[in-house]
Amino acid sequence: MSEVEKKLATLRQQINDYNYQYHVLDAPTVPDAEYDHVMQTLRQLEAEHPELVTVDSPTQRVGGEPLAGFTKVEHTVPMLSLANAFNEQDLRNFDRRVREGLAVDQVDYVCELKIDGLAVSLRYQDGQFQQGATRGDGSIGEDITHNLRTIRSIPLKIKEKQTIEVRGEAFMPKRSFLALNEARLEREEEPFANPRNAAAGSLRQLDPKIAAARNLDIYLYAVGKWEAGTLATHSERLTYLQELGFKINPEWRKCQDIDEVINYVNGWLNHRADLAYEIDGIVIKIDRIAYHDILKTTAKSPRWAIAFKFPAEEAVT
Ligand SMILES: NC(=O)c1cnc(N)c2cc(Br)sc12
Repeated sequence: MSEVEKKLATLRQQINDYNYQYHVLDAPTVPDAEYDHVMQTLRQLEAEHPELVTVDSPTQRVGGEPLAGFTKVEHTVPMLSLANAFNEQDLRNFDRRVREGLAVDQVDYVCELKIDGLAVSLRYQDGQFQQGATRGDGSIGEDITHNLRTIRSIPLKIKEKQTIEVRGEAFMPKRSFLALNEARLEREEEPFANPRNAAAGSLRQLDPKIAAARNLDIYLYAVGKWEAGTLATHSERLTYLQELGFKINPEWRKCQDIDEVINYVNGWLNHRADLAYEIDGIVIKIDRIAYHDILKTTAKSPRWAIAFKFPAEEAVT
């Protein structure tokens, strides 16, 4: 490796580390001026050696020309939708069906905030971000790699050379939504109705420069296709995704029975306003993966998970 290639690799790693600390851990270690200086140094050195620019360089997050259209992507592992629960009795009925179906008395659940955004799937090949797609109809989505690359909490390279597909929710934080609508109103443009529509509208743009300017973010919460997958529980998978460098929502909790689940749900019902992003409920999953394989799915949703839906929140203004 030449001295220039070593210098480029060092600068890229430095920017990737800064991005991870700022956008994934929400814990920047250097002032913005230092980040800008290193990024400018990297751009300058790549401009002097264009033949050494790599697709995973942080300077390549925002692509060049707008796409002519979207290509279709098949989800080899379908992206399922969730059955809904609207009250405590629905949750107790779900728990009873689960324990009867498994012929067990006790089941560990994992509760997670249901992020109100756009479900996406990210595919990594040997640790490199290859392709990202919308959920679409669950089997066929649209390739939006060019827009997902602009989200700085999505790593272009993960910490192991894994070939793995991960699923999550891309979203627009409330603060970014308010600023975007203020700017749109000033330009006499139609404001977005809610952060979810704003995120979806941003990710469906053909020009990546538009998505890059929308301050989108993401939380990952599931694994799709993963040949080497061996972890026995969903909670272990969340921890592993975090170790790979993915952004995991920190509010997830393991619950040992439906009473604990109901307490968690009621706790968040009245604290949504405290969050920097919108949620529309709580997702409850059986923790043990072997139980997922026993209960399987109905035509469109898993029997081993359910979404508790919150009443519609008053608009973010
Ligand atoms: N943590 C999760 O599983 C989760 C969070 N937020 C969401 N909007 C969804 C949707 C499905 Br389907 S799962 C899920």
